[in-house]
Amino acid sequence: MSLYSYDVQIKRMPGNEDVLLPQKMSAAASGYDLHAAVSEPVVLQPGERRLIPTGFALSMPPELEAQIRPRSGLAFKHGITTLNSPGTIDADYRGEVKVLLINHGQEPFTVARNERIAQMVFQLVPTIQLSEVTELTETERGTGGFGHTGR
Ligand SMILES: O=c1ccn([C@H]2C[C@H](O)[C@@H](COP(=O)(O)OP(=O)(O)OP(=O)(O)O)O2)c(=O)[nH]1
Ligand SMILES: [Mg+2]
Repeated sequence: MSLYSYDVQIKRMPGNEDVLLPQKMSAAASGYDLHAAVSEPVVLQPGERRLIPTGFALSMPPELEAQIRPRSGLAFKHGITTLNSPGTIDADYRGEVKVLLINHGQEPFTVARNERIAQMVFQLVPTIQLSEVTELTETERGTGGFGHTGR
């Protein structure tokens, strides 16, 4: 049991009573698998991207966000991933959660209704006071980046 516990509400979009709600596939899985709410099978051609509905919307406290991440099995076996990975679900978004899938594989890939297409991980979002300054604190790294420590 985690130290943190939050109530999150989920609402089905109309006409999706048969679509499985997000589901953890093992007791301590970090992600809830998301099911496709497509009305009929959708074929993703190689290189094609599609916004796939999930059939639900969320309400969560502002301390949270949800990230939409690929399923590694689909990526490994079929080259199917989420293009905007990780997708960001803002705490104040009340629209249908959607998954932006892209087929990076060589073969057409068919998404059927209720197929598990991605996973959703809830994350804590800290409260930040972003303030403009003219000088930043000094560090050993300084402005070095993008591989300056070597390969
Ligand atoms: O994979 C995703 C990514 C986003 N969204 C929804 C929820 C999110 O809160 C909203 C906006 O997403 P984001 O901020 O990534 O997109 P944007 O291009 O900045 O759109 P906006 O101007 O609406 O913020 O779209 C999804 O359903 N799935
Ligand atoms: Mg945005």
